[in-house]
Amino acid sequence: MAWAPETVPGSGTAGPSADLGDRVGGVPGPRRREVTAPELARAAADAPTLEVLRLLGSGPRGLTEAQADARLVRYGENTVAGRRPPGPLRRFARSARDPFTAVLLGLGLVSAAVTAWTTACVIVVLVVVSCVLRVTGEHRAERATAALRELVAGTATVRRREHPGGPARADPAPREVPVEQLVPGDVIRLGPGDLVPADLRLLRASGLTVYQSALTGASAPVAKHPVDVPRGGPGADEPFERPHLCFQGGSVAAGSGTAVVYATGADTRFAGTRVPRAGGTRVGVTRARVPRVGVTRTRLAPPRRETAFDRSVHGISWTLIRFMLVTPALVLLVDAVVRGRGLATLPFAVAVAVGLTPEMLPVIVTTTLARGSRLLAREHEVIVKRLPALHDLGAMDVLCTDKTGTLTRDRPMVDCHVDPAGRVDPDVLHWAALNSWWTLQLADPPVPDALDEAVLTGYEEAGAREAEAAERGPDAPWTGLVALPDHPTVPDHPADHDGLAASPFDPVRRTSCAVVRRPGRPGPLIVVVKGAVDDVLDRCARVRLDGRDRPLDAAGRAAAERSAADLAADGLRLLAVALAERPADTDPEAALDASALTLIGFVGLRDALADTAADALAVLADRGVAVKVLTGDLPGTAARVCRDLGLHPGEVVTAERIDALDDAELGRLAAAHTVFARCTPAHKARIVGALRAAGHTTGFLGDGVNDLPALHACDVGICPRDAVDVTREAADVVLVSKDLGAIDEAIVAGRRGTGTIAGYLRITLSCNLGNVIAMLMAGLLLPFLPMLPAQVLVQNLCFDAAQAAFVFDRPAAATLRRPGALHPRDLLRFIAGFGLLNAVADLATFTVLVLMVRHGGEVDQEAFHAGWFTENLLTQALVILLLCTGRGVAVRRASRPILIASAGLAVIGVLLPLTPVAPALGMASLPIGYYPVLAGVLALYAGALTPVRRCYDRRRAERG
Ligand SMILES: Nc1ncnc2c1ncn2[C@@H]1O[C@H](COP(=O)(O)OP(=O)(O)OP(=O)(O)O)[C@@H](O)[C@H]1O
Repeated sequence: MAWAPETVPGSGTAGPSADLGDRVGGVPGPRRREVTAPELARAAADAPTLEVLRLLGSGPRGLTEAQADARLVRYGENTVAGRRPPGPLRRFARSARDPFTAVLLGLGLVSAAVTAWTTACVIVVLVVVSCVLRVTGEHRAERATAALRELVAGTATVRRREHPGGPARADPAPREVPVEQLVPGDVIRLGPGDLVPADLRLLRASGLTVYQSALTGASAPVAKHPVDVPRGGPGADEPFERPHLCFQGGSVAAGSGTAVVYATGADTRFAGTRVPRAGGTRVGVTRARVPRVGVTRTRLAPPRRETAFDRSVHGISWTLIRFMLVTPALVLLVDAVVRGRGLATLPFAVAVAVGLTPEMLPVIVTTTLARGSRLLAREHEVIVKRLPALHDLGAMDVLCTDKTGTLTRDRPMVDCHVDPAGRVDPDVLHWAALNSWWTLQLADPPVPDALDEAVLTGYEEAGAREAEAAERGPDAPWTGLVALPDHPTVPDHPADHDGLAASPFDPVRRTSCAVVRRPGRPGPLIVVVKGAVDDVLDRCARVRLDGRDRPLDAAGRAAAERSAADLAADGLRLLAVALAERPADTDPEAALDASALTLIGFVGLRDALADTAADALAVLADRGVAVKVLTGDLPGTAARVCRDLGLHPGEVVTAERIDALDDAELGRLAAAHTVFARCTPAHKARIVGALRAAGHTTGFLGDGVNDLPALHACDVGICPRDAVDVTREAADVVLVSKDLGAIDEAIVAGRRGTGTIAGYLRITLSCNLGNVIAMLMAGLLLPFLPMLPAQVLVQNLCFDAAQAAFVFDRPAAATLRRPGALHPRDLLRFIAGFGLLNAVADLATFTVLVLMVRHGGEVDQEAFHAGWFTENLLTQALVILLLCTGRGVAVRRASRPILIASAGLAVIGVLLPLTPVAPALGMASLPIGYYPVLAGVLALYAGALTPVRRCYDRRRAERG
């Protein structure tokens, strides 16, 4: 992108600056050289702030709407080209990169090399059909979630003026605009949990720390602050280390800031350094990625660890691929040794390998998951951003959740304010409000912190009550919340103090701090700290009781902790409040780290329970999902909230206990307990990781920036719609509706999908294995090939087409009751058992055929092939019917596609050898007497299949 006529710093030609807005307004500027994006990036890194703003034709109050509109037209949306959703051709090519497809294509090439054109053509048809079905499935799922995604799309808080003239005095009110509409020159505000939406030069910041792991790989957040004249400063060679620059791809860990956008879209450093890779779900051995809809944003998550889906489906896929590769060699070897045939058998060997391949697996997995996601989006407003996450939802047996904003509404209200001994003390609320006021004023976050807002509202309301009481008469008790004539030293509003510095709440330090000075006097600085009880107590050396300060010894601390625990037991969230004085000449920024504070008391806040939380927890228990609550609050608060929600808290585990355990011990402890309190973000992630390591498929439900590490550590991350941007970005599943019960719907959809995929794998692989065993045996015993390659492949094609019906199967209700993952070992046991049974049926038919289609001592090969073809398709139809759901399929409407598919297979199996196509495929019509015998074999097969299936189901249920 070339920038509009402006001068470049250091070019020595700084002429009069007509900013872009003036020209947009129609005033022609002098003709000057255009500033390119790299030059602008250099200027943003090295030039003084004013120079950068001038180059961008912007100012601290941002652009006008007209300027922004014009720039949007001129420079395009703030998106990275490579991240747009891929077109159908790209998708098609991507799905062809699936390992199964690759193996099939490899087998096709081998067939072409030995001029087995029919085999090669059938393989190509198989590949094309499978790719087309996958692409269609993905596309339909994306279309279904597109509208909902709009609802949860990211926005940025931007300052824009209506028109160039005004408002001249007042700051423009910040407003939310979709990140795609950001343009260079926009002034935006950042707060905790925001994604950095473009490349930015900081104008102001307060306690701002930014995660840059997507850019640098480093997981710790980096402190950022504005630097007025940055040239030659620290980290000058390494842009990501420059403190005054933030880059698209980062996210705000804590604090807040105001910044000017200097690069958007393809001009950002993220776009430049990133190899654009479009998303899409892959099934097979490679990592599955998210199909992304519309214009997408940066992917912030570090490479995700292997999830339950990866472990199951990828494990199975690799096993099968090994079989596929070994089979042709085995067939060739056996044939060469026993029959003395050479490479002439290669097409047959290839066909057998293809016959073993569940080439529809990627299609069935993608289509099943896509269909489940589509229905979830449409009927329950749940967005599944990563299709495999649907499987993981079904497999989830533990759901960890934070408390505030998920189980509770995150609309706290002040309930009480007490001194360290638990007696009502208005001073505590006054100082807490002072802290909240100045942290909000000086840090200026785009969205005010809920607790700070609650403290200020509580303070205002208490003040109003006091004023009312004072008006009623002089005898009304004065509690210090408002200034009265006889108490002139107490200011009636926090704004009456002078705010000097503030650090907003940080979820790791769990405190916020404001440094103020009493109004009108050059007196000492007052440091006001509020935060989590333990973290504040750790910084206290004194305690104020009855207006007197005394040292905080162990007994004093224990007494204060008891007061706090009593309040917490009532379900209150607590803020401890502490003060310190520092000499007047102290640097206010340095005073923010003050220790040796004086504890003055606690503010208790009540947060109502989320309407649907209790019901959702009860349903999860019914579904066999253990719920664990991981919170930063006190044990008492957490336990009370759990009890109110009908969840038995048991013994609450605290962060201190967690710290003393290794991962294995933590895994055992976490499995046995329900509530974990005083957790930092790192504790939450450790608990989730330990549960996964202990073999649990673990979900995490959270909404805040402090939940991010846990969301990255879990198998499936879930967040509500109003979660902060970065959490929404990291989550796999977004609950758009306010109803937590939607989690249950998502779990059911996941289990249904997993049941469908498992059913497909069981049936297909046991049929395939049975066929391969029978063909190998027949190959040994017969002087000719038991089936011609083309017959194997046509039969395969028919079976594949029938398998598409599996997507519509509704697994038995029992499948939905417990968590269900695809367990490779379980699956292999099934396949081995039923595969052998299938092989026995095939071999019985083989014997019958050899006896029935003999002419003068010679077996009629064409009739033999036709007989086996018919039997194969009929047994497959039977297996689909009997094994698909294991119970009365005929009576269930939802299984109609299965009925149709089975009937179709049977009809083709019986009729194809009788059609004119049969001779071309090397088949001849069968003696009429064959059919009743075949019916007998099939009846015996069905008779054996049903009890074996029942026995298998019973054993499985016993194993749990
Ligand atoms: N704005 C704030 N200022 C000062 N202290 C705060 C603020 N917000 C929270 N705290 C303190 O930090 C503690 C932990 O809060 P935090 O928000 O980190 O917990 P959390 O893990 O998000 O809670 P939950 O898991 O229930 O959602 C709170 O109990 C409170 O004491």
